[in-house]
Amino acid sequence: MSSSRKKRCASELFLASSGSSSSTIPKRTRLRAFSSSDFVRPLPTYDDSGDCSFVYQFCGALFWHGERVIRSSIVSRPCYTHCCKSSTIVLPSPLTPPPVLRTLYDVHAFRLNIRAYNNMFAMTSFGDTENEASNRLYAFNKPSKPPLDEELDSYVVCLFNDVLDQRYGPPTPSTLGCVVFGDDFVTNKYDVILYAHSGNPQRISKLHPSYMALQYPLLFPYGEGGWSPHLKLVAELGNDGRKLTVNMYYSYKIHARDGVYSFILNASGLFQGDVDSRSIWKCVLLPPSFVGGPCYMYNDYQDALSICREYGNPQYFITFTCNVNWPEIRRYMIRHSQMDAHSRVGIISRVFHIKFKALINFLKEDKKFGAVTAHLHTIEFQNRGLPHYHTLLWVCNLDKIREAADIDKFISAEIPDPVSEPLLYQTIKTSMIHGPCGLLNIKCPCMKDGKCSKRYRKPFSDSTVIDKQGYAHCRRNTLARHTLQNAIEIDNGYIVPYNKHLCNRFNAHINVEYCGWNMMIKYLFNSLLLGWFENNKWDKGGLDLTYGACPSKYVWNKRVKRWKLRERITLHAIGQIAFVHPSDGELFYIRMLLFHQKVCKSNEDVSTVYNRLHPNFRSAFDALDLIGDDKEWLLAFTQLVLLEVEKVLRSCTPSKSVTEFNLSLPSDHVETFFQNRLRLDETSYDREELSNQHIIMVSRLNSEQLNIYNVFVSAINDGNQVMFFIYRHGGTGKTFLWTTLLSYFRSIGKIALAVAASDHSLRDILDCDSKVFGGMSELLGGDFRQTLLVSPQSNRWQNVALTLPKLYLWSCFTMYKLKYNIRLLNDDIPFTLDFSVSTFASWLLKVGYGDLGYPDVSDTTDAR
Ligand SMILES: Nc1ncnc2c1ncn2[C@@H]1O[C@H](COP(=O)(O)OP(=O)(O)OP(=O)(O)O)[C@@H](O)[C@H]1O
Repeated sequence: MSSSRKKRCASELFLASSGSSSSTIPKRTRLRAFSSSDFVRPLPTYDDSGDCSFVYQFCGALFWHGERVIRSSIVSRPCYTHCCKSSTIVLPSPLTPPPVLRTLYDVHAFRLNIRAYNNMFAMTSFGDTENEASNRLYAFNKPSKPPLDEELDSYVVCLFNDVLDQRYGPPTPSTLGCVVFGDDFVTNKYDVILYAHSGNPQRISKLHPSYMALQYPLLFPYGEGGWSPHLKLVAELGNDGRKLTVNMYYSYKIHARDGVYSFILNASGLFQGDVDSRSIWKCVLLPPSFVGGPCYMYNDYQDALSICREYGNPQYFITFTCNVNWPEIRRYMIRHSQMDAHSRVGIISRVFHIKFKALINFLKEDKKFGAVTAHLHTIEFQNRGLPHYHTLLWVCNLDKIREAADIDKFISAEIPDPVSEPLLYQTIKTSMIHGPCGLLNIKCPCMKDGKCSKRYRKPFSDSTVIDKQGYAHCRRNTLARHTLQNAIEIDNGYIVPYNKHLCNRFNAHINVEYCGWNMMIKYLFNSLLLGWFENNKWDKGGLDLTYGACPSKYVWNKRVKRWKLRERITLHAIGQIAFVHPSDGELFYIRMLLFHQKVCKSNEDVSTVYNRLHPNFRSAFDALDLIGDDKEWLLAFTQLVLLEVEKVLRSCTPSKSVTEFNLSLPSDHVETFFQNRLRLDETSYDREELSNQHIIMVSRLNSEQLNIYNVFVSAINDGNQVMFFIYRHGGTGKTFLWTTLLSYFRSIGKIALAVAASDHSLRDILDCDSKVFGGMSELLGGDFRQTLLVSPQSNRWQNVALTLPKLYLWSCFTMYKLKYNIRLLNDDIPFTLDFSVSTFASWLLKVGYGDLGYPDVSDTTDAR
């Protein structure tokens, strides 16, 4: 994942620092009851993020401490990068505002209608030049707008010519008093045509630095140049330097700086541009790096699925909405003489981002819902509205909710007591009351077809319950503790579920819902599954189907809650049972069993395997051999222990047996199971087959081979250690002789190995240092011409010293020689070739003996 993707990714997999992953804790020990002391902790106080008063050392931008880049900051010098990218962006300071305009910016009515005023003076148009004047005046002819101030007629707009290198000079006549419009706007070929006093229309780039000044004369009263594609980061000037992007340019501009008056930041509604998505007709494929685009969301969706695969279903769904009345925002507005927080969406977003990070940290560190193992979030902006964030929260198994009553420890849906919890009461009163809607306010936005789409007002309940669909319904008593200004009594039916600690800490709308998927699945099963059991009681046709396959023949009728026979049976209908993570225990096992068990009329039938009713679904699942576990090993260990005990008991006087203690003796198989595996392999040959093979091979041995065979076999049978070396060139039947001997010894149950092992290894393995090869008999063979060792960087004599006859063991071996090349006697070779074959064989031997060729005179060591 690239760093930019990391930064912008709204999803995050967080592993708890405690490292207590669910897979490491035995399931049984994970359950714990929530004690009241876990939650009756004093409510945390409001988390104030301070003021936007930190001055960035390079560009003077003001920022909040919570916005600092933690990795690059030190306490005395917090670092912040969103403004000038560590001084790599250097732009000229805004010019001193024209006094008349500056005064107007302080007038509330002007700021309220600033978009209309801007349109009046904008030098751009969408092409309706015929009605240009009336179109512009239209905004002020509405009754809601103030009439045009007569005095404004005397105001003169002066444009200064823009120069690309950011210097400002006096205007030239050709750039003044022009109307810019795209005459081809209805197509997506968007052109900007410039009509100058002095000449013909001229097409200019949409990226022309003057374009913004012409479009927004009230923001750029001097006609200052805006962003230009020629701008570069200061540290990277030159042809290859990195460009200063539009995003970087405006990020720099929208930061407040002490002593600098910025029209952009004070332009209220004009600062918030409108993008009508319907006007963007061009099909644009947004890359995954585009935050909020379909590819981006798909990536996040995949992330979410990965987290579910690892951690199971999430436990909480939290919605956190920005509160424009946060003290940080209010103080900022006062300090910067701003009236309406909604006109400073940048500030709202920045404060929200600080709060959002604080909330995540609070969830992780304070563990209000338990140890957080993972969370996934998205941040959304309502249409021109406040930012809000949705998160799915996973907590470790130990802290998961086990029953409906546990939910009360985390989620409330009642108005708090204003006396004992005054702060919380204030927050709930201002942020957590839904509507009111219904009969109290039928125009409430949530009302659809005369009903609240969010199903408020919620019914009262003495205790928290989980309904059949798996939704949690929080406890709501009948008390009404709050009265709205218009004398409407608000009772607990309108309270959005919340967590006391979060609301008190962040003073915002924080809706906390328990996902309750485990329970939901349980109820989901109940409704459909019980229907299936019922169906099997009276319809024998479904007995041969598993629950997973029943949709091929039946269809679930939601209204009557029964399975009904399909009118047309289809083999293509596939049953789907909600996914259950293996960590969900019994739910997982019943789900799996439902794909295997047939003839089920009850839960007991599901857990009956081979006519045995199992105490739980896991046990039944196990009995069906659907699970891979360590049971074979456990059984083997148990039996081995019994075997050892049996040995000890038998050696006692009087001899005893485990059977006398009501224990059954392990089978023979267990004993062999723990024997040396190699040994077991070497004694498991098919002796009969080997014996037959041996008889045939012995009968074919020639006299030389037979002689060696007899001497070797009798020496071994006499218990002597023998060491033979069978020497001769290839084709003389050495391998044939080995095979004959191996088949003989293996057929009589002895172990004979064809191995490469050194003297030292065998002495070690057999723990017999006094005898060569640890006392084992050896039968070696080969042809020295075939097995010549060559040591790199060594001379001829050094190589000769490495040969077998020079080794210290050589004297221990008795040498036998085979004379006849049996390969040449092969019947497949036509007799016409007999001569050339034997000539070739003797020529090869001469090569081997060195009887052919001449010594290399240039090599002093190659002397014969
Ligand atoms: N007594 C025998 N009866 C029939 N065929 C034999 C006999 N001895 C050897 N052969 C055959 O002769 C051929 C060569 O024998 P083998 O491979 O045993 O010789 P080798 O000395 O091991 O040769 P190399 O050193 O090249 O491996 C093989 O096809 C083998 O089956």
